[in-house]
Amino acid sequence: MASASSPNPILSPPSSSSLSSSSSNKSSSLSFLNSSSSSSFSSIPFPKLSHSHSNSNSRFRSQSLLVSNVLKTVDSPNNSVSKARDLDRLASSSKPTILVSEKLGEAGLELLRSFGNVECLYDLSPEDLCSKISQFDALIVRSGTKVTRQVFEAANGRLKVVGRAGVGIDNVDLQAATELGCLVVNAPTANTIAAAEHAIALLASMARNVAQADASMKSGKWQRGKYVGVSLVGKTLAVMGFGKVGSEVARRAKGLGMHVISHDPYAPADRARAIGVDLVSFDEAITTADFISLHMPLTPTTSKVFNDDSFAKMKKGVRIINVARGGVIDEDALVRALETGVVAQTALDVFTKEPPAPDSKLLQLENVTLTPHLGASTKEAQEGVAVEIAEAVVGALRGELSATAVNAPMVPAEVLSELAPYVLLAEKLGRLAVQLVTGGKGVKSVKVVYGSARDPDDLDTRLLRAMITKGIIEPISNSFINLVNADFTAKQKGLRISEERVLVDSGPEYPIDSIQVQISDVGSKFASALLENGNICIEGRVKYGIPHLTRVGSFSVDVSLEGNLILCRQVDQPGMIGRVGNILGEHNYNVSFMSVGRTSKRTKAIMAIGVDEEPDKDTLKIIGEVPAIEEFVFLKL
Ligand SMILES: NC(=O)c1ccc[n+]([C@@H]2O[C@H](COP(=O)([O-])OP(=O)(O)OC[C@H]3O[C@@H](n4cnc5c(N)ncnc54)[C@H](O)[C@@H]3O)[C@@H](O)[C@H]2O)c1
Ligand SMILES: O=C(O)[C@H](O)COP(=O)(O)O
Repeated sequence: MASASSPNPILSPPSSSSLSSSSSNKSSSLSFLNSSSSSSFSSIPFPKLSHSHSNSNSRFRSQSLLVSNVLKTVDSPNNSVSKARDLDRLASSSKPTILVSEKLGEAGLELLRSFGNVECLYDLSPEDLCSKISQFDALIVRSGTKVTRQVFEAANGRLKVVGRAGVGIDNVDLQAATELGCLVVNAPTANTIAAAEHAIALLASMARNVAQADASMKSGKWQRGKYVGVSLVGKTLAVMGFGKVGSEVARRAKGLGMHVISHDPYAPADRARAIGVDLVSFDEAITTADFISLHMPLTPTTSKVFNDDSFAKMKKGVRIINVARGGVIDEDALVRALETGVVAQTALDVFTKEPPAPDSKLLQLENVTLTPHLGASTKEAQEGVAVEIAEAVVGALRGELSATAVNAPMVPAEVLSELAPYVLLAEKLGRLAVQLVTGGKGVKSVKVVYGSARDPDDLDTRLLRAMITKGIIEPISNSFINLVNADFTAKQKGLRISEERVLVDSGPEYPIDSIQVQISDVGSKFASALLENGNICIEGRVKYGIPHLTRVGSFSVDVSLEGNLILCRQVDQPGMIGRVGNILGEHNYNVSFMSVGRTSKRTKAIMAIGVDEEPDKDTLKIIGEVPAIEEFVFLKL
């Protein structure tokens, strides 16, 4: 019996793909797909600093349009500026104002100063930050500043962008930022090596008791017997989170002769294999490792994922390094595991509360090595991060797309309003298509075909492509995907999206007639969704403002995309709709719509059935046992 409640992960390796377009007799490629303006990650307009203030500021005033939650437009900067009441020395200038609340590298500050008025105010209390924030268009922080909902609210509509000079954005209330129309950008690459090197430094110094022996000698002792360490060579290191930092840690640990395994539900297996690392389950990683190094983000799913239960499964005497986020460990449970010897030693750079409370047990135990969140603190990383974030913030203030935006997209208002009805359709088609995929290969190649009467030059599909990407990737990752980061994320996941425009006679007043999503080189858990060329194919249209599914493989259907969907392929014969409808009704599931599509009479047909709730396994099993039903799949919308 087919079921699609958890779609397959995208397992393809990062590739240097640029989004390509293919053409057929009937279709013509969108011209912008081949131009340098918008078709691929490398062509996302990346902020370029202008040293002409008058130029940049007039662009700043005229171009920026922040869009919250993809569709909700917010005040233009002009309106926001006029609303800000507390205009001081900075705000009286026409230049954008930028508050830097933590130490930032000089090169980044210079870039910022070439564009706006920059104020560096370090160590602001939360209250001071709230009282000042409405005077600024941008705020740049590191991990020490909590950018809470109160801060966004106190900004009174003025704050347009928060730049996080680093990776982790767990100190920024993204939901509040998005709701209040404030873009958040980060600097995800410049401190990767610094963090990886710090993890290796902690790994080696912990294994050899460097910090403890140093403290002992400085207190006048010579304790050679007490500080006998353990060797790294031949030991198993589990890298939890095989992203940028994790993979660099793995690479370095291999160089130290360690056997490296990794757990990361979203990492491409071949990228891991390429550096000699096996991707394993969470349990296998923690039960077999001698050393465990943490490199996952802090999210609701990773919060306290290292707890009493997980420590109980670990090898007695395991050693743990955390350079990710304190919150992924239940610190009380860690103290218990250290005290009982389950965890022999730990080395921590990050803490649930920073700095930790003075009476924290972690500060007292000798088998704990501590550093005060120094992972990113090298001269090189800080200069790099400062430039990376300055470029992103300036670009955002100019209204340009940023590859490192983490919440809201920026799109021209006219494009947004015209495409709004198709945005939901695009996301749902992506979400449906990925649920039809089966097998271990993962999704690498997606083709989107837009039926449109428009000239390709008049069709801006970036938003739709982003929403299709979001639909495909978000169900299988914890990435937050939007217009700005969709191409970036797709590229990171090794997903190539090509686009095609097929000319249709629908009238140029409508930008889009239909959207078709095809996934190639994968198996399908619903064979009828496959075209002759082996691609999974679904197509949708907007009808009276509502997204509809209008094609599955080569079968025409017509169902509104609301609630959940059951697709059945059956022998075309009377009574099938009633039969399945009855089964659902008997089990108290409400059918919202049904549609049957067939290629020819009395052969094969597809039935699409909308249901409000997800039917339980037994009900689905009974449907699957109806003799005329040859295959079926349940899809969540
Ligand atoms: N201590 C420091 O100064 C410092 C410096 C840089 C980064 N960091 C932190 O390190 C972490 C990793 O940074 P990065 O740049 O490598 O980020 P990244 O996004 O490149 O990698 C994170 C990886 O974690 C994986 N992941 C997500 N959920 C997971 C789960 N439940 N189990 C296992 N893996 C999971 C993701 O798939 C991804 O591959 C972040 O929390 C970041 O804030 C700390
Ligand atoms: O997530 C990060 O980038 C690191 O934790 C670095 O934080 P920092 O900028 O406060 O050093």
